[in-house]
Amino acid sequence: MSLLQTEKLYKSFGNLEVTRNVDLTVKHGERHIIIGPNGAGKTSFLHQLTGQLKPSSGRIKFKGQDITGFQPEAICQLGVGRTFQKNTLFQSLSVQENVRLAVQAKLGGWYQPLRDVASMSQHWERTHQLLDQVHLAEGADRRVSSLSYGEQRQLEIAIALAAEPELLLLDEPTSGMSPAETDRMVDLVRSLPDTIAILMIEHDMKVVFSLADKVTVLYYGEVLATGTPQEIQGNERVREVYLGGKH
Ligand SMILES: Nc1ncnc2c1ncn2[C@@H]1O[C@H](COP(=O)(O)OP(=O)(O)OP(=O)(O)O)[C@@H](O)[C@H]1O
Repeated sequence: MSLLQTEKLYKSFGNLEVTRNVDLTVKHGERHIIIGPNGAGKTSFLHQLTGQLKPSSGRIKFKGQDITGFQPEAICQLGVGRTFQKNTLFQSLSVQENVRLAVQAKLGGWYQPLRDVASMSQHWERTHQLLDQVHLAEGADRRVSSLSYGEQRQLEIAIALAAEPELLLLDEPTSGMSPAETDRMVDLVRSLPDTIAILMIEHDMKVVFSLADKVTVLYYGEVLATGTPQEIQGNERVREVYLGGKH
């Protein structure tokens, strides 16, 4: 059984069809990357998976369960994680405090005035594990506002991982990054355990071909092609409408 499966997913805004009968599957542990020209409907597709946008028709199944139309919180609890943009970080708190809050949201313990020492130390242990995973263990007491752009995006991933997702959705994790920051992000994504499947949108073809097991090309809301990076690179139609152009 696939981890995620969409069946004829369709979304329109008035006359504008942004997702046109998209069938897409993500297997357990797969690194699946969505590419396509600007306005192809990539972000809108992801927003339907997270529950931020309600599909007009079609189905979304996660671990065999129909989650179409579920609220974002419910989808997150079932194991679909995502990163938020950096303005959701608490800029005046430290790196570790930001992760700690996300860990607390997952493990509980918000309103216990006499929280026991064991659960406090469990929270810190998990916090430091996550910081290690995203290569931010050093300088964990720095304020978020002092981090570089690339580091803030690494931190967003730690926060998403705190919810212990089985599927992680990333919307252009390397956008706006310097080449060095991009390399660090690629290393980070590659180092995530294969208990976490990844579905991400990416424009940088170097990143796509170095990370993806599978690539889906969206074009005007439709799947133009799906396959291995090599298959996509060799697909004439894809080369014509996307790879052969400015990308
Ligand atoms: N809430 C909305 N209401 C109306 N139109 C929308 C809405 N959200 C997105 N669109 C339109 O849907 C189309 C697809 O947008 P979307 O952001 O999903 O594309 P994209 O492939 O992610 O593009 P990019 O690569 O530029 O981020 C665009 O024409 C966009 O203007």
